[in-house]
Amino acid sequence: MTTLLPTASATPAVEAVLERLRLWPGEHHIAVGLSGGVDSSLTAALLQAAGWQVEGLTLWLMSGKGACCAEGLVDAAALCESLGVPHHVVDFREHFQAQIVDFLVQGYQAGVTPLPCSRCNREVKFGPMLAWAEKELGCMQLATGHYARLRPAAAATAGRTQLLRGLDSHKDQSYFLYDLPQQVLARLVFPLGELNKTQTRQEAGRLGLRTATKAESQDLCLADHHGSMKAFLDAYLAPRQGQIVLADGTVVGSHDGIEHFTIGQRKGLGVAWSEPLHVVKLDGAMNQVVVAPRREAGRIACQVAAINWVSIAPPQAALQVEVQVRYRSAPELALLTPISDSTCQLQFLEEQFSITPGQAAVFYAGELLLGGGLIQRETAIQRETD
Ligand SMILES: Nc1ncnc2c1ncn2[C@@H]1O[C@H](COP(=O)(O)OP(=O)(O)OP(=O)(O)O)[C@@H](O)[C@H]1O
Repeated sequence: MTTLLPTASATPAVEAVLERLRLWPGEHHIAVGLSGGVDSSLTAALLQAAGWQVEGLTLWLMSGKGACCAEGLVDAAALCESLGVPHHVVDFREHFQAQIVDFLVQGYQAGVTPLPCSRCNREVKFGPMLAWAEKELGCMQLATGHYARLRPAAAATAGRTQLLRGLDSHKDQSYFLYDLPQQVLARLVFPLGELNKTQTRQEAGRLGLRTATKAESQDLCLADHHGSMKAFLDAYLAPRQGQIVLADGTVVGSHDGIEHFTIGQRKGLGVAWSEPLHVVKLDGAMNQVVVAPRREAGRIACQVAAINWVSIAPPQAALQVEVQVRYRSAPELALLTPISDSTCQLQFLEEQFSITPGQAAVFYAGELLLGGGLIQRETAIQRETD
């Protein structure tokens, strides 16, 4: 076993993380999901430093899609070698294709904008990966390099494992974790939730991890070399020419695939009009992109289904929440009125321009992630401003 020789002492922030890990509930035998990036590398190193028995685990998700996956496998293997821990590589390509790639392509074809990351977390990383670790390694716990925080179940949390935003607001990934069930959350550890990215890189550098200065991966991990969604979809969908229309059917332009547009989009429409136009609807059946001037493009309400309540039990009465409708969008105030335990309507305080069917609406109370669900295609609710 090679022992890493730190060059100076850890910062107080890292010491606090190590202390929390030493006190964390569970057997302290843990699988660590390793992508080969700096975040998961440091996750493994911190757990080991806190005395946990670490098993490196890398899912092989895609073949023939660029060098990033291959590089990741090599970097993860090298990290495990330097830490002196086992490294397991599991072939999940078929599962990933069915659960994520096909789901994405079909969704875009139908005019919704699917959210691959939260689904990947639920259907790939934290479902099957956890099950594999339990069956093959006897590990009941799993750690990843996500920037989010967990509060273990206790009387003060009404017996629920609660999910909180990562302290680093730029890196906070709680939005993508809203769909994890309680029995999964109870088995997870996110050591980086209390750190910011700079601290992560500093500590990785201090420990001599080879990934300390590795470039950040891009938002989309599916395409060649982490390319754009357009490049990814173009590889799967043939161009399908169609019309760009106003709500009254007036044709204002043409497109080569509705999947290249997103709700709220204003730039790059290729339409010359007397005033700026926003995309308000992607109509899969008609193969049309529907646009509207800004005064008609906002929505004040939407319905959300398939809700997963995380930090609180399903509410029985209306409550005020902060809602994020995109990973990078600012939280917006809304009144959440439950329709059932898994559906609700959201009435926003101010008009919204990027409410997108298929994306997640995630509800927060400050740093606490209350729950979230999928924005529905049509709303039965009338705009109050009409
Ligand atoms: N192929 C994989 N196999 C196992 N675990 C993975 C894999 N891809 C990602 N993960 C886990 O999920 C976490 C978040 O994934 P994401 O793609 O957001 O990576 P990231 O933020 O770029 O982190 P990293 O620096 O570790 O690559 C990673 O830190 C890692 O723990």
